[in-house]
Amino acid sequence: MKTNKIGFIGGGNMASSLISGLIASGHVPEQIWVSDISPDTLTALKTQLNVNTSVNNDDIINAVDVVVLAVKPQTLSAVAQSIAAQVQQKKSLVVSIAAGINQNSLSRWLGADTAIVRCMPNTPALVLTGATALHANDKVTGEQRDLAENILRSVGIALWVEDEAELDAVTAVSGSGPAYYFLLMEAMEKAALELGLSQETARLLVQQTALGAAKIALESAESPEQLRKRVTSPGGTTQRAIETFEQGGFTELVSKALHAARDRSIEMSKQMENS
Ligand SMILES: NC(=O)C1=CN([C@@H]2O[C@H](COP(=O)(O)OP(=O)(O)OC[C@H]3O[C@@H](n4cnc5c(N)ncnc54)[C@H](O)[C@@H]3O)[C@@H](O)[C@H]2O)C=CC1
Ligand SMILES: O=C(O)[C@@H]1CCC=N1
Repeated sequence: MKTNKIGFIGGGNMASSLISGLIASGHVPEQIWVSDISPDTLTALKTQLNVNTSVNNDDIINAVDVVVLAVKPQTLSAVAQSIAAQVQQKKSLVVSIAAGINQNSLSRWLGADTAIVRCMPNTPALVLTGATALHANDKVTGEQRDLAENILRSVGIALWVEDEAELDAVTAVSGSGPAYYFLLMEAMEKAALELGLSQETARLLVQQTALGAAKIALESAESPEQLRKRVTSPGGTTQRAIETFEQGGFTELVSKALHAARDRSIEMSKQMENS
């Protein structure tokens, strides 16, 4: 059983993924607190996960060892400034999961002495296969680093980056990344229907193929390129499909998309820093 008291401000998609993962990995619901402005969201979390809930953010800070900020980036400035006095008084560790909100802005809103870990998780935390990168400011102690890492590691892998700027790239790769795979799954499912498969068959084949490809990539010592070549018989069906992808500019398009996501993360950080 894990005993750190963890509070979430904002109980939406990402918080509920993290909380479900924490509970599945042995955190007891009694040690988890969530606040949200939506009573319906809190009722659903209470009913489904049996965690403590409150509409009052200050209640959460009083109750816990670590406060996870899980509201939308656009809402974070107001929320952070409204809890700053309490966080400073309690000397709470604050973990922000917001995309595109940098340490400068967080420190400005929460107080220059506040220990802040900024991180970028992803929604597969829900099924304990999350990927998170973390960055600590210089107020975070070794013990607090371990605490933040333990929370995120209980729902998947957790890596530290020393250069905060890397979090913009992490956001583009693994933060947003699940959506890219879902987009490919959507497109493959649609094409499978066009090719005459039933909805049920198409979905199952696409899901199992994604799982199989991810598992083999993780378990094999070979690179994705080598694994791709193993599927691609010369002159066969895969080669025809891969050539079609490449003729359509697939690799360049993926690069362009990830650069756009990275640039958006930087743009959001700058907008918030100047606000
Ligand atoms: N969805 C994702 O895949 C990922 C999201 N993130 C970050 O996680 C954060 C949350 O994103 P989502 O969970 O997707 O958003 P969401 O909209 O599902 O959840 C945000 C929650 O905050 C609540 N809220 C709004 N104002 C509040 C306030 N003043 N006090 C307390 N609660 C308040 C809302 O009612 C909502 O339930 C964002 O900052 C996002 O950048 C990070 C990694 C991945
Ligand atoms: O789309 C977003 O801005 C957030 C951050 C990473 C995933 N979702």
